Amino acid sequence: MSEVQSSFQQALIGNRNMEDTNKFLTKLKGCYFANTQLNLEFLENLDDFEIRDDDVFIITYPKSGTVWFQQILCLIYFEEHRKGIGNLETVERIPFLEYFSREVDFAERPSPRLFTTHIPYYLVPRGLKNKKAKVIYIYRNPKDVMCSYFHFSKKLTASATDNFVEFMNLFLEGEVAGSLWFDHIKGWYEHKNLFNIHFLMYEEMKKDLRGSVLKICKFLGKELSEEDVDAVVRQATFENMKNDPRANYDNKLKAYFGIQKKGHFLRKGTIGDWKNHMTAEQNEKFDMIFQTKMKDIPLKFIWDMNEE
Ligand SMILES: Nc1ncnc2c1ncn2[C@@H]1O[C@H](COP(=O)(O)OS(=O)(=O)O)[C@@H](OP(=O)(O)O)[C@H]1O
Repeated sequence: MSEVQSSFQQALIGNRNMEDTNKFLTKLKGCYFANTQLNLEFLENLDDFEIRDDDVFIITYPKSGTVWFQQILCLIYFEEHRKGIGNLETVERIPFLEYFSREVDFAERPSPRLFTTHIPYYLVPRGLKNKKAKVIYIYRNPKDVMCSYFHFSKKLTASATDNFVEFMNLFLEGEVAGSLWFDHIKGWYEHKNLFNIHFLMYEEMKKDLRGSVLKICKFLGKELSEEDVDAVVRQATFENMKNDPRANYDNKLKAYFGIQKKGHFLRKGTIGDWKNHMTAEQNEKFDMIFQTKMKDIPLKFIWDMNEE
């Protein structure tokens, strides 16, 4: 029997019936994936996927800055993207492993191959665990992740509730694509010694984009001129990306999420938007869970200091 189980979310039921809810998520080896454009067959056989020394993986929990980092990496790696010559979308240059990739032949792609994925550490190809390729893990204040996810689910997909309290419960139960935020980041952090991995915070990129780009270039062994670094930073700002059809995913949204849904991947792009959503009580509950779940993880979390 296949390890893949279709699942449904009890808590989502609300005004929808079970048949509707059950088509939005698929559970594979304990992790939920969104059904939209999911390349399930590839995902099921990912363990054997051959890794090259110069492969680079962007790994994120959803809504943590994935699309932003795709743009940054495209600007670093592809001169024509940086110079605005090519109009290939970032997701074509740095495809997702598990989404929108049914037509992509990864084995045929020239090196260095760049990938994007939301998968938990335990689903990665075996070959990645011997430090062959490079991994960049982007993380973000989970309260902002949750709020971003709430709007994304509500506006862009039909998969979740319109009610923030309900969504918070789903998020804290891991009943969303990507499963539990705490498990995702802990899994990657606790197994970091298996990988050639660099952890980077969304908030750090926001506060010092240029410094973050330089750090990433160093990790990747990419030497860019001052002028090229300027071009990367200029084109990776929120304002620029919103108007850049190569980077804003609007085409994908139209194609896959339907025109009746309103909204953009690039919604607000700020630090601390959770304060506009969460009550003091909800915040306290979240903090308690965070402290319990993350107590052994010495990752730097700067988001409570000097927020915008
Ligand atoms: N350039 C730039 N600067 C700052 N913030 C940015 C940028 N690009 C994307 N974003 C914000 O990232 C949030 C979307 O996260 P993801 O790209 O990880 O979403 S997804 O998982 O791929 O669906 C989403 O956050 P919210 O605005 O809080 O919803 C995007 O607006």
